[in-house]
Amino acid sequence: MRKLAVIELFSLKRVHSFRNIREEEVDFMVKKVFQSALSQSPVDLSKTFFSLTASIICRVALGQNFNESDFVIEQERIEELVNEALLALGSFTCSDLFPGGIGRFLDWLFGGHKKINKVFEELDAFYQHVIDDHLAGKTTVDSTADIVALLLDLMDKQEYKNYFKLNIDNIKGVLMDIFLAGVDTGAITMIWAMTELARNPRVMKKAQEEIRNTLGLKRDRITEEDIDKVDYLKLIIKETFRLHPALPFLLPRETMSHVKIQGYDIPPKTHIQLNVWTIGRDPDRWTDPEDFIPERFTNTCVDFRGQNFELLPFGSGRRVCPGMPMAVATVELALLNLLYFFDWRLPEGMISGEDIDMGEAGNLTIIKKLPLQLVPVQRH
Ligand code: HEM
Repeated sequence: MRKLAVIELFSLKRVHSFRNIREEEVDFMVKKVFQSALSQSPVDLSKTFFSLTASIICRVALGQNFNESDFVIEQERIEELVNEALLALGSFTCSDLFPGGIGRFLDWLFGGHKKINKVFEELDAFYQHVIDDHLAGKTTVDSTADIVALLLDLMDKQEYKNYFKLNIDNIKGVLMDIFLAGVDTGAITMIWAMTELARNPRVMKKAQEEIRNTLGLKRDRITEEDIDKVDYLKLIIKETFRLHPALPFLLPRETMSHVKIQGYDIPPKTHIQLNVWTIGRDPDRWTDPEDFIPERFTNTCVDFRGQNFELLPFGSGRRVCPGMPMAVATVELALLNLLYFFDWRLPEGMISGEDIDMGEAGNLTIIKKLPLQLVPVQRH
């Protein structure tokens, strides 16, 4: 199933085919920020970025456009459900701690699974509704227009003798993965990037100067073609991934056989958590690890694609994030637009970037605890 998803859903060709969606949604975000700039009011960038990623994923995966159609479910409810599901997945139930009868009994007593089931039932009903709409021909006619259409088409055309038979439950499973893995993570990365820029005016200024000098001041639209023209922004994104990996423990692994690491014996079937948050701040690997210094990546080939073990925001190996190209394209385009069109001021009551709260919250994904509020000022 993963192989099929990587080839059919996350290939570079497919990511490129969704470029228009990313550009339209980022344009829409810029328009909304312009309105706040006119009234000089702060923008809740945490909310802005969640709406952006949720809208993109809904269009790419389901073919549903929040801005056009009557949607079966409110956009905010989708964001809430994704957050609730991630919290539920990241928290331990009694059965995790005491596998077997006692754990199950305690979960029954305290309703441990009830809450989790409720969230997943609501998401399941939502996916079913979208699939039914596709089957009834209400949503899209083009089999490559969105991921549900694509998977239904694959299901339709599969040969009887195929070893792996795709069914509706598999499609819902893929949608669940895409929603839970794709909405939060991109938003979290952009929130931390803007937070670090607001705390580091030197870096913000340098990025804006490079972007504006390179692209000129007359543009009324910035597209994905512009991304490769600006190098410093890419360093900023790498530095954000180092300090703020959205999934600090990646996905859990289990050893398949006995292994010995640095003298420690690890038996088979041991649950393994890899702390990439700590690796990114390890003073043995990084100079001034707590400081936000994008220039540290200037003359190194250290990258975040899973080959350099000191920087693993997308994981590595067989389970490496398949959505990486899609995620990076979205993050780069959104930040590029916000830095090109606007200067950013701290809201009233804050004197310097040091006043921004850096508290973190969450378990599976780590988000900025307090929403990031900044005042956009239209560039002259
Ligand atoms: C900046 C944004 C993103 C970050 C930082 C991120 C990070 C990750 C990480 C760390 C993993 C686990 C890898 C491992 O344990 O080795 C993962 C898995 C996954 N990601 Fe992403 N991700 C992002 C965006 C996306 C997007 C946009 C999508 C889909 C459109 C996506 C789809 C997935 C899926 C389906 C998995 C599960 C793969 C599996 O179970 O084998 N991700 N992601």
